[in-house]
Amino acid sequence: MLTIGLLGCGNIGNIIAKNHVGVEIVALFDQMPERAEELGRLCHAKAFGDIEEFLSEDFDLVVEAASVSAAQEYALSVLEHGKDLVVMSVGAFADEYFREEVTRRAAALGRRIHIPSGAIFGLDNLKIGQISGITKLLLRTTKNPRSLNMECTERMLLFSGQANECIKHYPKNTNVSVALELAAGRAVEVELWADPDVDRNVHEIVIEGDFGEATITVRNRPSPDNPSTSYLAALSIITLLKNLSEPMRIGT
Ligand SMILES: NC(=O)C1=CN([C@@H]2O[C@H](COP(=O)(O)OP(=O)(O)OC[C@H]3O[C@@H](n4cnc5c(N)ncnc54)[C@H](O)[C@@H]3O)[C@@H](O)[C@H]2O)C=CC1
Ligand SMILES: O=C([O-])CC(=O)C(=O)O
Repeated sequence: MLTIGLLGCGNIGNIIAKNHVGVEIVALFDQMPERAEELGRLCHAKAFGDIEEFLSEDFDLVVEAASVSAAQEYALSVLEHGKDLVVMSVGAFADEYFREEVTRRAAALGRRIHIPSGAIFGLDNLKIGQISGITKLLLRTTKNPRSLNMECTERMLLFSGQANECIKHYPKNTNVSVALELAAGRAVEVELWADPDVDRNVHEIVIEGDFGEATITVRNRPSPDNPSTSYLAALSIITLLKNLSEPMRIGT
């Protein structure tokens, strides 16, 4: 069975630990050691307070569910320790230089980096953008101000521009924009809205290209323990882990 180490024992880390299928969690690390220890008691895995010791433990794959800055800080080290990597905080790869460096190291070391679909649907066929023209790619994200850690009394536009800028300002809320960018191989226009009248994390994706047109609207339930993060994101990573050891691959 695939063995994993969880880097980040917050909302997603806890959901993975309680619901994982087809993998064994053996090691845990969090910048707040008490979180790793608490989760360790729950899933009978070893909690580490030191990243070097965590990465030196014997397991196959690191699942990052921490933060964009954690993914940037630890990705190369994970690969150097001979482990594959699942990155939830995909906004880390908005930095092109960093993305290329990590990809180059992974190729040289024979390691793989997996990016889950996270809080959206549609990443699979959006990858056709790498071989065929996509003329428009827009993400319109709307969340309750609570999910954005702010207050407002009416719908307001917080950001309009490119994904690689948006993620710098909203690293806890717009990782999906960078996932879209990586899948399509082109820039994504992003609008981020706060709306006190919505109780979902809503992602509207508009795609136009040689294939035709598609519009996808995902109305996600926020996770109970972290309203910034949609519950779908945690389900997506659990599914990715389950699929890793299955012989048949479904979806592009
Ligand atoms: N790709 C996608 O579609 C989505 C990605 N995300 C991202 O997934 C990540 C995890 O989300 P949640 O579990 O809801 O967040 P959370 O805030 O509930 O948990 C994150 C945990 O990671 C720990 N952490 C943060 N920085 C760290 C560091 N440098 N070193 C060690 N531990 C660190 C925190 O102490 C916390 O326990 C976030 O970056 C979030 O933005 C969330 C939703 C969708
Ligand atoms: O969970 C969501 O709805 C999206 C999210 O926070 C992100 O992309 O960072």
